[in-house]
Amino acid sequence: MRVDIISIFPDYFSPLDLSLIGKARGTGLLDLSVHDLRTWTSDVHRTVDDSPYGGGPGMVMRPEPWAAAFSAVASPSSLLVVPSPVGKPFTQADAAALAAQEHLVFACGRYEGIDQRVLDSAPMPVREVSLGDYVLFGGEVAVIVIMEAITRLLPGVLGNADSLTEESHSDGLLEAPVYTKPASWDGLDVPEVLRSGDHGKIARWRREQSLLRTATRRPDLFEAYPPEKIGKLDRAA
Ligand SMILES: CC(C)N1CCN(Cc2ccc(Cn3ccc4ccc(-c5n[nH]c(N)c5C#N)cc43)cc2)CC1
Repeated sequence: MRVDIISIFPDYFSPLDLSLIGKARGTGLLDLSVHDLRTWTSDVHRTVDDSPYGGGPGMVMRPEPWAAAFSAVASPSSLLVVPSPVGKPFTQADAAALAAQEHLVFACGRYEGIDQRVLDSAPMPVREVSLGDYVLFGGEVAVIVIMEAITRLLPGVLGNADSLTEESHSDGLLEAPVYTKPASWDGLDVPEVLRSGDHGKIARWRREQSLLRTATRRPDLFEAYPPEKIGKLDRAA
């Protein structure tokens, strides 16, 4: 997968040199480039913003540098992803869809946002996404989060692909609690069933915990979960 990130704060992305994303870049699973938007400015002050038409607080990002940046990085298989407070809520399903793309271009806005004509005239399909109902300073942190969610799904990045099948949001439910040694700690014991060695019993316990957690913490997910899947898997497990 090829990814180009465009930002006025390219140093924000040094975390993407670390851990499993850094390893994916090193092994060629992920071809990631970060670009400074000011590369595509033409004035001595390298201006990227100006005051908003119609008045209002703050500044808006000018269209010219973005258009020049897109021309430099876009290809026929590119998809433009723009984090925004008014974007579609980003979900695990969106992460899976983006992980299947050949080339992603991320536009990191700042100030009060990017001139709308940049999105309207982009030379590639556009996906405006939001991380959640709170307001950030810009798109950079959102891109780091989205890049983690995508990279985990790339074949070969996670040593144990099984991790992806039972984790939260992969099957529409929150995952069950996890435990490790010691068996007793701080006066608390690991649930006996997890130490029983009975894999059918363990699967049923985890399923029940997953349903209970989802029903109590995320009623929205629980309501959307197909009732027939609850009954069938309980019997199967
Ligand atoms: C009512 C109310 C929902 N409105 C909100 C937006 N307010 C204006 C306003 C204020 C600040 C910024 C800063 N900013 C610049 C580019 C940019 C990209 C993403 C995000 C961002 N924020 N939150 C997310 N989940 C995001 C994502 N993904 C924020 C960004 C941009 C825009 C106006 C009030």
